[in-house]
Amino acid sequence: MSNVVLSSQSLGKQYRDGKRDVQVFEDINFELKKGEAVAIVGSSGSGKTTLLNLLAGLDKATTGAVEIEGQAWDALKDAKRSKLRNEKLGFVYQFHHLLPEFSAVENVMMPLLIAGEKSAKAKSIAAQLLSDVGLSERLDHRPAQLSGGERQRVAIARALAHDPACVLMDEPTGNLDETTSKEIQELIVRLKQEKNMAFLIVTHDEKMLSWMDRAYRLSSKTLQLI
Ligand SMILES: Nc1ncnc2c1ncn2[C@@H]1O[C@H](COP(=O)(O)OP(=O)(O)OP(=O)(O)O)[C@@H](O)[C@H]1O
Repeated sequence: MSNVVLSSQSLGKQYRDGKRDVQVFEDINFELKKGEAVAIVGSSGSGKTTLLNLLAGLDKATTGAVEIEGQAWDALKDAKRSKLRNEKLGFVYQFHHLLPEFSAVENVMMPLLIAGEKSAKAKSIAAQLLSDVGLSERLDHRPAQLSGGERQRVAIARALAHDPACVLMDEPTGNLDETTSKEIQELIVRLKQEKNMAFLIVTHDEKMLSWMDRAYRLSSKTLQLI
């Protein structure tokens, strides 16, 4: 079986902006393998979010295709695409969309309960993950009772709960201090090694680039290895 989790072939995206077509990028060939952590950097507006959305099958490419574990997003019907995305991918966004009326541990349990896991098992997985991100003392706090960095760590734990093949992260350490960023780094490195999980991380954090397997810059409509 191939080790490739995500790949794109000649991927291009154009937006229609009024009467004008805006080409965000063209001909992007990309591969992410099991156990790899790869960074994407690029200036504001270079297309990083657009690229993440295409790779996650959340948006349609203008040209080319994206495959997840060898399966083209385009070839799937909506329901199958959602199912595959829920099973295989985890997401961490800048705005983490935690459910405000639920506690930290309940937020992390949610994807597991939706996937049919029993409540006690889901709770024990969620509590372990929250402890891994340094939040063992915050299990019963609601998002409003947590700092920005703590909320971000809950979002990271939630993205990992269902054991995804690949985690897509948009500025995951954006509002974390150095100690917490280091903890997140150690967690990612451990999950790469122990579970062969793959990570694709959009970041401005130079420190992150130093321990990633590869880094690319999205610039002049192409993806360049740096
Ligand atoms: N739905 C849309 N319709 C038209 N143009 C769009 C649309 N979404 C994004 N764009 C344009 O495509 C380009 C890439 O946007 P994108 O959000 O992917 O950039 P980014 O690198 O993620 O930026 P940032 O770092 O500021 O979040 C920008 O010029 C943006 O204005």
